[in-house]
Formats: sequence, structure tokens, C-alpha cells
Amino acid sequence: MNDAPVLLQATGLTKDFTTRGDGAFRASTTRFRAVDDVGFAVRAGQTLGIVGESGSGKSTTARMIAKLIEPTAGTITFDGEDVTTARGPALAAFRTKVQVVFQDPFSSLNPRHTVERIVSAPLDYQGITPKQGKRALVRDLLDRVGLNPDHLQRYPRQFSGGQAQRIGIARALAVSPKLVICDEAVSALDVSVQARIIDLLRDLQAERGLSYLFIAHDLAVVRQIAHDVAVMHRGKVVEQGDREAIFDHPQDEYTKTLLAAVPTIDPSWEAARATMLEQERTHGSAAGRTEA
Ligand SMILES: Nc1ncnc2c1ncn2[C@@H]1O[C@H](COP(=O)(O)OP(=O)(O)OP(=O)(O)O)[C@@H](O)[C@H]1O
Repeated sequence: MNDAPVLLQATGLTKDFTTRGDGAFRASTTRFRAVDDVGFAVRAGQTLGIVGESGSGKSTTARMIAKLIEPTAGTITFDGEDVTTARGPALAAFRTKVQVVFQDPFSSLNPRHTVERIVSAPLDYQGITPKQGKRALVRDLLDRVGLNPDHLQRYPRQFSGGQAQRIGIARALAVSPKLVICDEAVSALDVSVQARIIDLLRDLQAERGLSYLFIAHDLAVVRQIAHDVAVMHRGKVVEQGDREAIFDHPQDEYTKTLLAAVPTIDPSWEAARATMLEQERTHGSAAGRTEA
């Protein structure tokens, strides 16, 4: 049984969007429920995976949890406090505890800013001066995510996709958050790069006690990182439970259909991947520096 304390609780989360018609129908509006009465818990130091096909409401849920958009209804409790309508100082405090890593690093990292400016932006935004100084912290973070700390004056386009996503992770870590929302954070990357980034996220979780809300349409990816899984379909959570329950004993027909579409992982491939990652670790060649 999972008895880790709950860090974030979402209850009855609902989001309606209003869209305006085109041409002769410009005056008419349509209300559309993208997320419908969704509830889940993210536990301290653990990962909740949210899976579902495109359009199921995953990103809208993530954006509500990150407080980038307001829910139409429902509550979000973080660390025992209701943050649903947090504003001003309460919202600023929330933003130091919850950070987001987005899908496409090249559109979420400002191309005109150096890596140093990008990674330290959350500190500047919050007016936080780290004990060791900003530059030293940025260097430490770059090193920790597998990038060369001497590259802090480079620009995002000088990095590969996997490396750029590492910059996004370093930025998320700058304010020492408790929860990182990964919204399709590895979906745009090649499978081998994905595996390394997931490995990094898992190591960071073990070191820092981080919690993740990990959004992905790819169940094979979620299986590698999630402790608990919520399956979304047409705006609703149709099934949730711990990883084994969802993957080994799915109850819902939609979950079964999703699982049936996942290619089976070849155990020899898994073993080869584990050996490759172990060799990189022992020979000290930070994965990020070898990514194409
Ligand atoms: N700002 C918006 N205005 C109107 N409709 C929206 C808006 N944002 C999302 N939607 C709609 O809400 C539904 C859920 O979208 P959402 O992006 O949350 O799904 P998703 O599961 O994350 O899928 P994807 O991975 O394709 O983004 C979709 O039908 C989408 O078109």
C-alpha cells in the first residue's frame, strides 16, 4: 500500500472553454467542457502519471494545476493549503514550490536569452538570491543535469533537443521546488534520449525528494517513471491506481484499449539500456554531453 503523504490534491477539477463561431456565426458562442470533475493526488517524493490520447484534457489539467489557467470549478490543495484562488504573495509562494517542464524546449526557452539568464529567470522573478550566488547555482544545476557548466553563455539553438530539455529541467530546479509538472516533457525526443532524460528525472527525485505530475500520451514512458497512474478520456479520469494495478490489471475498457496499443518491451532491450546507462555513469561521461 502507498502511504506516502499527499502533496497535491485535485478535487472536482473542471474546465469549460467558450469558443466563438466563424463568419455568419460570429455572434454565437459554444461552451465546451475540456476537463470534467477530475480528482487525483500527487504523493510526496513520488510520480503521478496522467495518460490519455490527444485531446483528452491532460494539458488543460496540467495548466490548471500550474495555475496558468483558472478552473471553472473544483479545488487544488497543495501542502495542506487551498491554492485554488491563490493570488499575490500566496501565488508567488506557490510558484517557488511548483515548476513546469514543457514539451518543446525550443519554444519554451527564450532563443534570445543565454542559458545563464534562462536558468536563473525563476530566481529573478521571485527575487531570490541563492546563498552561493546566482552564477554558482546555475553552474551547479547545469552540471547536475549533465550539461557543461562552462556553456552558460550559450543560446538554446546551440544545443540538441535532449540538451535543451536538460536546460528546461535546470530552470525548473533553480527555485528548489517540491513538485515539477512535466507536460509531455520527453514526447518530442528520440527514444534513446527519452530514456536518459527519464533516468535523470528519477535520479533527481531520489536525491531531492521531488514529486512529479508526469503528463504523457505514451504509456511505455509513464510506466518507466510513475508510481500512480490516472487515465484520462474525453475530459474525465476513467481509471486510476498504482502502476501495477493499471498496467497489470486494468479494469476500464478504455485503459485496456490504450494498453493494447503499447508495443511490448523486449526484455533484452531493457537490459541493454540498463547496461548503457550504467557504463555512462561509471565512466563519468555525462549523458547530456554525448547526445547528438
Ligand atoms: N484555450 C482553449 N480554447 C478552447 N478549447 C481548448 C483550449 N485549450 C484546449 N482546448 C480543447 O480542450 C480539449 C483538451 O485539450 P488538451 O490540450 O487539454 O488535451 P491533451 O490531452 O493535452 O491533448 P494534446 O496532447 O493533444 O494537447 C481539446 O479538445 C482542445 O481542443
